[in-house]
Amino acid sequence: MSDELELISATKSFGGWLKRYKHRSDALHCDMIFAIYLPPAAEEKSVPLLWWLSGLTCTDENFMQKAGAQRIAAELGIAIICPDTSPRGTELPGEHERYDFGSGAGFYVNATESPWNRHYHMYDYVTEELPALLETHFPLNGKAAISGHSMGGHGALICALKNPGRYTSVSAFAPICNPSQCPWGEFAFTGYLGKDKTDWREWDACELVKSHGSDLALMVDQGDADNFYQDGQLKPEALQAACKEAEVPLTLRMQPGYDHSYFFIASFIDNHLRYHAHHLRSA
Ligand SMILES: N[C@@H](CCC(=O)N[C@@H](CS)C(=O)NCC(=O)O)C(=O)O
Repeated sequence: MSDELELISATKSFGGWLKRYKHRSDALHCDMIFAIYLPPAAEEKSVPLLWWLSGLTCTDENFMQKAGAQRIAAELGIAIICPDTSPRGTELPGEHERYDFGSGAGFYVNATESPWNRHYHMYDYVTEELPALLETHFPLNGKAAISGHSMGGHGALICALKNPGRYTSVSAFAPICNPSQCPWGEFAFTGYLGKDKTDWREWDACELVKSHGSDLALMVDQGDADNFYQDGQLKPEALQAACKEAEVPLTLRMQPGYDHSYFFIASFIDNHLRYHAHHLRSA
C-alpha cells in the first residue's frame, strides 16, 4: 500500500485544522482526495474519529463547507474524516453521464461488474485502505463512529452492520435505506453488482439487518418534506420494518418540514456529534 500523503490545503477552524490530502489509492487504482478535521485537542493527544460518508454528487468538500460541524467537533475533541464519494480521474464509458451512477456515486460497495470492478471498490476504500492510512498519519486513538447522508447514510449503515465491533455508534441523515427496492439503488446495483438480486443482499441495510442483526442501535433523522423521501428513494419505513423483525433498536426521527439538503444536516449535526461523542467516550 502506498502511504504517502500530499497536503493540498490546511485551514485553521475553531482552533483546529481542516486539512485536505491527495494520495494514491490501491483499492481504487486512482488518486484520491480526502478531508480531515483535527480538533485542537489533537495537538496534545490522540482523539477519536467520526467517519462522514457523503451523498450523490458530493466530494470531500460538501460536508466540511456546509454542515457546520467544526465548532462542536472542536469542543468535543473529535476528528472528522470525509472521503470522496467515488473513484476520480478515471474515464470509464458513461462514468460521468449521470449524477446517480459512476463518478460522485460509488454507493460504498465493491463493484463486481466490468468495467466498474477495477476502480469502484469504495467499501474496501473506506473500511480498509483509508483507516490504515489515517492510523499511520494522524493522532487517532483507534475509536471510531460513523455517519453519513443519503447514499452515504446508507454507506454508514452498511459499514456498521458488516463490521460488528468496529464502530462505537452509527447514525444517518436521510439514508437510502433499502437500495434494492428504489430507483437509485436498483440502477446503481445493477451496474455495479449485476442483475442477480441475491448478490445485492450483502449491500442493502434492510437485508443486512434481517440476516445479521446489529450490535449497535441505529439512529436516523429524516425530513418529511424531503422530495427524495416523497419519491420513494429513501424508504425509512422499510428499515423500520426490518429492525422490528430483527429486534434491532432503531431511533427514527421524522423531522417535520425539513428537506434533503445540507440545511437539514446543519440543523441536526450537533445532536449527532454529541451522540457519537457519548459513545466514543464510553467505549
Ligand atoms: N443533483 C441531484 C441531487 C443530488 C443531491 O441532492 N445530492 C445530495 C446528496 S443525495 C447532496 O448532498 N448534494 C450536494 C450538496 O447539497 O452540497 C439533483 O439535482 O436531483
